[in-house]
Amino acid sequence: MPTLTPQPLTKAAFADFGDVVETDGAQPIEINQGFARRCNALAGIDVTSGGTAVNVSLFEAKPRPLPIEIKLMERHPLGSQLFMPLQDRPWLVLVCDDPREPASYHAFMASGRQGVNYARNVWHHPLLVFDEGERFMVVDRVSADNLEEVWLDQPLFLTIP
Ligand SMILES: NC(=O)N[C@@H](O)C(=O)O
Ligand code: NI
Repeated sequence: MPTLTPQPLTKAAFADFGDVVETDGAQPIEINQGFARRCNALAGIDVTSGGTAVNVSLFEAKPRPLPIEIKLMERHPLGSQLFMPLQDRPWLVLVCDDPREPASYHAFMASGRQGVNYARNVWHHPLLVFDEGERFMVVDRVSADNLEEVWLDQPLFLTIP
């Protein structure tokens, strides 16, 4: 049974697939007369080619049955897709270079303070969470023709350490 084991999510390990959206390593600037701080430019949003609009949405996800079977990978050829958790709970990120090449997969354990921004055309698994009702802010592209899927002949399995 081909299995994948998640590694901790880091900017360096995820660099080929997009951005890790986190404040670690960011330089906050003081705003609002000192009553807030902001960290800028945490992700490169690439969704407006062809003149379409940015789509800001909220996802509410539920966990998959264990062991997590990976039967499908997808990508969005027209734009990036950003997921930011709205609760401080770990979640899973799975990307690959080629869905049909198990050796090309990379599984990551993201903390509840880490989001990811999948770069345009990066193969990834749809949102994977551990608990019922987990909510995410999602920034992607308003367009119907922005999904490519590959269904695997043999499933892979994500093992949770
Ligand atoms: N279907 C949808 O909007 N979400 C997927 O693209 C995903 O990556 O979760
Ligand atoms: Ni997606």
